[in-house]
This record gives sequence, C-alpha cells and structure tokens, in this order.
Amino acid sequence: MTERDSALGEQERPLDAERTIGRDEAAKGPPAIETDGLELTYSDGTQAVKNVSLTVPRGEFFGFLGPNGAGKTTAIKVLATLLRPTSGEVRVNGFDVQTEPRKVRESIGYMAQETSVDLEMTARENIQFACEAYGVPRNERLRRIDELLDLADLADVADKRAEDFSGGMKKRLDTATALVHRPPLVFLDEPTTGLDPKARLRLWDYFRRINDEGTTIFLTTQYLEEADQLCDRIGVILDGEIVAMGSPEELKRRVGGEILDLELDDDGSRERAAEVARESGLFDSDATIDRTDDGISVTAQSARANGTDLLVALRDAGLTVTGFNVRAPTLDDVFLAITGEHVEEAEPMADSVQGGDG
Ligand SMILES: Nc1ncnc2c1ncn2[C@@H]1O[C@H](COP(=O)(O)OP(=O)(O)OP(=O)(O)O)[C@@H](O)[C@H]1O
Repeated sequence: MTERDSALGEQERPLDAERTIGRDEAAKGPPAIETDGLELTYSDGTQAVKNVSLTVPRGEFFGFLGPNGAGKTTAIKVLATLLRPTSGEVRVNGFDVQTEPRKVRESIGYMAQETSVDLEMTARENIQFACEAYGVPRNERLRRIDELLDLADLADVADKRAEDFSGGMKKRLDTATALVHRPPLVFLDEPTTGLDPKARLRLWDYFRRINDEGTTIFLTTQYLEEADQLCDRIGVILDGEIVAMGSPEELKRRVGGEILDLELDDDGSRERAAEVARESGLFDSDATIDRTDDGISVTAQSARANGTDLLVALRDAGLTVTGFNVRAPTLDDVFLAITGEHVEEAEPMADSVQGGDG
C-alpha cells in the first residue's frame, strides 16, 4: 500500500469532490492548518521537526522552503496523519490529527515524494483508479480524467502502461492522481522535482488554478523560484525549525535593499574592491559587502543609486570591473541573509524519455 493509499483509508470518501467555491468563500471556517509546538523525533533520536507553530488560513498557497533534510517531508507526514507528533497540537481542516485522523484524511489530498503510480496500469487507468478511490462522481470521471491527462501532458500516451514512462512522466501522472477529487487542502511534497521547465510551468499554472478555486495548497520545495512564483506565504525551514516566515516580498525585503554584483577578472583585486566599497562612504552601515566567486556583491538600499559612483571609485583605485549588474533580491539571498549560506536547488532530473515528452 502506498502512502497515499494509507492516507485515504480503505472506505473513506472526500468531503466534496466538486469544490469550486473561490478563495473568499474558502477563507470561512477553521484554518486549514494549525500547529502549536509541533515536534517530531524519530526513534533513533533524530529531531526532524522542532517546535513548529504555524497557522495556514483556508485558501492560502503556503510553501515550506528548505534544503534536503530540513524536515519538510516529516512535517507533511504529521499533517497528513502518517506520523504521530512527538508533542504539540496539530489540527487540519479543524480536525485533530491524533483524535480525528480519519476526518483529517477525508479532507486532504496528498502527493508524496515517492511515486504511487501503478506501473502495471496505463495513465488513464491510474487516474481512473484514483477517481474511484477518492469517490469522484461517476458522471464527472471521464471529463476529469481527460482534463488531468491533458494537464499532465500525457494525453498522447494515455493508454500506455506507466512502466514505459520516464521519471518525469511518472511524476506528472502522480501529480494528476493526487488532484482528482479537488480536496479543500492539498499537500504537495516537492511536486515538480525532476520535471523539465516546460512541465513545471504547466503544473504551476494548474496549482494556481486550483488555488484560485479555493483549495488550500501546502507545498514543499527546494526550488527558491518555485516558492517565489507560487506562494502567498513561505515558511523557511532549516534543521527542523522555521527560521523565517512571510510573503516572498517580505522575505526579500529582509535582505535589505537591492544587490549590486560586480565582476573583477583578477582574483587578487577582489578583496581590494571590497575594501574600496566599504571605505567609499557610498553605502550605509547596514550594507553588506561580500566577496563572491568572481567579484564582489553589495547589498544596500542605495545599491542602484550609488552603483555608478562605486564604479568610478574602483576605477580610481586602479581596479578593472568586467561585469556590473543591479538586481532585486532572490530567495537565495534570503537564505544567505538568514543562514549565512547559499542553498543549493535540486537539479532537474535527467529524463530518459520514451515517447519524447519527458
Ligand atoms: N525514518 C526516519 N528515521 C530517522 N530519521 C529520519 C527518518 N526520516 C527522515 N529522517 C531524518 O529527519 C530529518 C528530516 O528529514 P525530512 O525527510 O523530513 O527532510 P526534507 O526537508 O523533507 O528533505 P528531503 O527534501 O531530502 O526529503 C533528516 O535529518 C532525515 O535524515
């Protein structure tokens, strides 16, 4: 039995298979997720989730952003009732995960990282099976299956067995089966890992659409851009703890201004360039001036306004700048500001496609 099967339970049915109520309507009622002091320690003593207190209002597109091993999957498994919290209060759609796990499971969709696709079945049969398991009304199934096959870019291979699919194709099929019943809250655990950019964009559009219709989405991702593009609010999770929370814009504002990246060809001149920037008086005391692999980076409110003056100061100091760029902060800069470290994004999986659409 897959995790999603167990999340559903054998006889359980969703609350509402046709939920197109819109975000305003969805906002009424208890929060989609409420945790207070949530902790999860594995039997080997690993503290995977530490003191997480979090409220996700209904209708929100919420993201857990963190690197490998940060605790994202563990947190999702607790919320989806697959793991019992070691301590803390956890309510999902108003139901307590410990005392009302069945009601929680009836009210959620869950796409695990591991595929739950049945390789013996075709794409269509996999989605059909999920429709039956989730109780999608019979008269809706054909339309829903076609819609999801199209969304997942699998219409051309709808009647081929999943064992012949590439990793990317299986992932798309998996995503489709998690969404068949349009539950009010969907957990998506790194749903686009391994997908090519085109497929990812297509999934993003679909996620936005279902969120616009009122479905709360709790997404985990290692992709900074994904969280930035999709989420109303992001919890940055590191070593089991939420280290920052806010909208993408709020998080970026914490970085403190814009970022001026300068390239200097000569390795020896980079430290000198950083010194010149610090001593120039062009940037206020909150500014951050760092060496980078190929030059220096200045994060400051006045980065754009005083960038040209810095170029002049560097030229006067006899240094040669080979590249110059002013940009808004990214979430990677947020990580850097919070943790002092860059966060590596997952590389897209190489897709050994059969049928040419991986
Ligand atoms: N069954 C387990 N027993 C013991 N430790 C575990 C178990 N599952 C995960 N861990 C550990 O718990 C921590 C959090 O892991 P988790 O899988 O929740 O992180 P994650 O953010 O989802 O990372 P990933 O993107 O790699 O899945 C890690 O240190 C991991 O090694």
